Amino acid sequence: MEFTSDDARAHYDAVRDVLDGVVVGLDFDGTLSPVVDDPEAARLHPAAPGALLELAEAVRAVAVITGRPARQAIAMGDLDALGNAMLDRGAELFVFGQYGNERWSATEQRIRSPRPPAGLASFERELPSVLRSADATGAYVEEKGLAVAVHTRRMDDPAGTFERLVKPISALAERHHLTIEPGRNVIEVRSGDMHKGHALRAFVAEQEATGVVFGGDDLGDVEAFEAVRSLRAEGLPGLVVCSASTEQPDLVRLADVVVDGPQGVVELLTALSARR
Ligand SMILES: O=P(O)(O)OC[C@H]1O[C@H](O[C@H]2O[C@H](CO)[C@@H](O)[C@H](O)[C@H]2O)[C@H](O)[C@@H](O)[C@@H]1O
Repeated sequence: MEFTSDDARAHYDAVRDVLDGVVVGLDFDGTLSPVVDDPEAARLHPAAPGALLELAEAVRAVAVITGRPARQAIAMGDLDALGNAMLDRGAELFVFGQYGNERWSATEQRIRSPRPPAGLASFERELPSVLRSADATGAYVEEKGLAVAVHTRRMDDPAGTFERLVKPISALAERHHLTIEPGRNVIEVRSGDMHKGHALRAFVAEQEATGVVFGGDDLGDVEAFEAVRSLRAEGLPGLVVCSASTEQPDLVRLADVVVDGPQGVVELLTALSARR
C-alpha cells in the first residue's frame, strides 16, 4: 500500500488508535470483487471473506456500500453466510445497496428498499431508441429495479461507445428527473436523492463510530470519499482508500492510501486489523 502524503500515514495511525469504534465501508465491484467483463459473473476476491471476518472482529461494524442491488451483492458475495459467521463472532455485517437506497444486515436478514423513482419506467421505454441512434444497440442494459445501468465493456470500442452514449443518456435522464452516474465502462441512471456519502454518514451516526474507513474504486465512490474528509474535518479519524485501476486514475489523488485493486484491498484490511 502507498500513502499519498505524510498526513495520510498519520490518518492511518489515528484510525488504528480507535479501531474498535471504527466503521468500515467498502465498495463491491473493483474493490472487494475483481472487475470482469460480464457483470453477472462478478464474485468476491477469494481472500476477501477471511479478511472481512478478521476485520469485523476488530472494528465496530463493516458495511458493503454498493451500486448493485443489495440482493445481488449478497448472492454474488455469499454475504449472508459471511454475515452469519460474523454474528457467531459477535460482529455485524451490513449491505447498503443501490448507492445506499437499500439496507440489509446479517441480524435483520431482510432488505429494506424504497419504490423505484418516478420516471424510471418511461426512461427505460425510451432507452432503446437512444441506443439505436448512438449505434450502441449491443450495449448490455442492466435493470436494477431502482436504476438502470448501460454497460459498454463488451462492445468493440468500450470507451468510444461510452463517449457516444453519455450525452444522450444524460439528456434522457434529465427529462425524466433522473441523474446519471458514470463509472467504469458503465453509465448508470438513478434517482439523485441518495449517494454513498449520505449512506456512509448515516452509518457512522447510527453506529456512533469513533472513526471511519471507506474504500472504493470508481466515480460513484467519490461522495463517500468526501464524507470521510468532511467527517475528519469535524474531528473524526478517517481514512480514504483507493482501489486503484488504470480505468479511473484520477481517483488516486482523492485518497490517503492507494492499493492495487481488490488484492491490495485485502492486504490493507488484513494489515489494519492485525494486532499491534
Ligand atoms: O458500487 P459498486 O459495487 O462498485 O458497483 C458499481 C457497478 O458495478 C458493476 O459494474 C462494474 O463491474 C462489472 C463487473 O466487474 C464490470 O463488468 C463493469 O464494467 C463495471 O462498471 C455493476 O454491474 C453495476 O450494477 C454497479 O452499479
